[in-house]
Amino acid sequence: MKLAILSRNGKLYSTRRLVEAARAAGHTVRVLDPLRCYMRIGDDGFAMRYKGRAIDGYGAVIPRIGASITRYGCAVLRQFELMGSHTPNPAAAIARARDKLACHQLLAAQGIGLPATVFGDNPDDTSDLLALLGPPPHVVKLNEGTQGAGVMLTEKLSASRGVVEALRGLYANFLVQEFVAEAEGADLRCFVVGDRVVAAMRRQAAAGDFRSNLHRGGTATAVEARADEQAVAVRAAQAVGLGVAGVDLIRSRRGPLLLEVNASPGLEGIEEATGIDIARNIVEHVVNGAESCGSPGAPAASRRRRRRPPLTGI
Ligand SMILES: Nc1ncnc2c1ncn2[C@@H]1O[C@H](COP(=O)(O)OP(=O)(O)OP(=O)(O)O)[C@@H](O)[C@H]1O
Ligand SMILES: [Mg+2]
Ligand SMILES: [Mg+2]
Repeated sequence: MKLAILSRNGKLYSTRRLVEAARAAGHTVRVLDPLRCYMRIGDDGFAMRYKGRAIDGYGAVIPRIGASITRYGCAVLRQFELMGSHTPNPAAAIARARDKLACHQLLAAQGIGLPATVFGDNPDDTSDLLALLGPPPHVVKLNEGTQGAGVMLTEKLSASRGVVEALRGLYANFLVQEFVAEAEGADLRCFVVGDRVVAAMRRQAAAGDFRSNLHRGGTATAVEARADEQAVAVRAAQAVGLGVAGVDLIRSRRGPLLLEVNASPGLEGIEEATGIDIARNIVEHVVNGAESCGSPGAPAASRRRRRRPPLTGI
């Protein structure tokens, strides 16, 4: 099958691993920089081009769209979808995952456990908003932060109020959460592919930090996620609409609590920690998905069963 990996940089570990896994399975694969894909859309049809040449016939697309290019990257991915390519992570699901608040609203409504979370707009409501959350410590998060940047611990109410005021002054979107102290600076990254957790690692924050992100100096150890944790991770990824997701959970006295669902989870830390070939799992999942929906580039028999993607939502 002809596969595309949407990634800004073919040298990145995750991109390289996906290319290797696709080639090892006998597929043709190309890394396309989403910012070099451009398109013509009209009621007479679509055309997408890359560096002057037509983009055509990709059976599946594996998106690796960074947070800084979510909007354009998702527009390109949506176009692939409309042209019939299969993707494990549709553009709408990636956009949803990038909005922590939207995800929390959606997942809480499905009964998935998460740290109590508040958000509000007007400064006149701040005291009551924080009272709704309960006493500090609190965790204040930028709505669209990644790699632990923009996640702050406030130990006193005056600090929570000060940080909230400062973020409002910067027109930043944020949310405030209860601090789950018993996690002791650890979280659990569950790597979901399809309907299972293919690998999991426990990340422990560096001394003096509460954020366990590897980019913030955290360390990773391979673990087997418990059955209840695996079930929450898979349900969360499916609720957001992602076939490939890095689901972060925190272990609390009241069970696993969901921190976030990442749409482009890195492979390096978790493949290193667990020794599991996650790239191969992803490629297999994507190719199976493309074959069962009969996208272009899939075998002819399955192409006959092709379901046309809806033309609404451009
Ligand atoms: N409510 C909380 N209570 C305790 N610790 C927390 C809480 N929220 C976040 N943390 C810690 O901070 C880390 C970063 O938080 P979160 O995953 O929400 O942010 P992020 O910047 O999106 O990270 P990522 O790089 O995984 O996308 C978590 O992995 C966890 O260790
Ligand atoms: Mg994140
Ligand atoms: Mg996280």
